[in-house]
Amino acid sequence: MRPQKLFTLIFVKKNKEILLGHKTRGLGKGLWNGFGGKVENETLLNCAKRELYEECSLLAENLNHLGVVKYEVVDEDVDHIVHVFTCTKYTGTEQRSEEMDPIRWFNFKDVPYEKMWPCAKKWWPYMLSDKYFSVHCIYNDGNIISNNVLGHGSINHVFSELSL
Ligand SMILES: Nc1[nH]c(=O)nc2c1ncn2[C@H]1C[C@H](O)[C@@H](COP(=O)(O)OP(=O)(O)OP(=O)(O)O)O1
Repeated sequence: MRPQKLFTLIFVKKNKEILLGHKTRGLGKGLWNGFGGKVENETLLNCAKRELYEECSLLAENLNHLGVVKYEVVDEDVDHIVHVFTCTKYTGTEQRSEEMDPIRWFNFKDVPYEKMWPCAKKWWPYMLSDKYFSVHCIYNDGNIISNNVLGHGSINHVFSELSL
């Protein structure tokens, strides 16, 4: 198996709106995305909670593990495995951070796909409608050369599909 780097990515939802942040640095700089980051010496859930709090000051009270996106870049030897969660219960008031500035709520109908990672458009419909999914996306020079998105009946099917 190729070496893998683990990430979490969290989407907060409220009344058909989704909270996104404009990334100020690092991977995805200048794009709108959910909150998240690298898994350190911790569980996936703890990473998701920590990153959500660090990046927008919300404390998750529920986290639903909906899917996994596997990103492979031609000529790079490490794959990115991004575990996607949604959160519908939380405490606190959302606030911008050094890494996510500004942050704002978008109606599901007004998601700014043209200012997001190119493959988001393919799997967001699953995430927005709370369906389990797996994605294997291969990039070359910033362009998608293969993007396989599948819907599943449970999170276990997601893991077996991506051989995780
Ligand atoms: N190709 C990709 N498409 C996508 O939609 N999200 C991606 C992605 N590759 C990584 N991500 C997500 C995972 C994670 O939520 C975020 C990247 O996290 P970062 O690299 O910013 O991690 P950290 O917040 O740990 O970084 P630092 O705090 O700068 O060390 O983008």
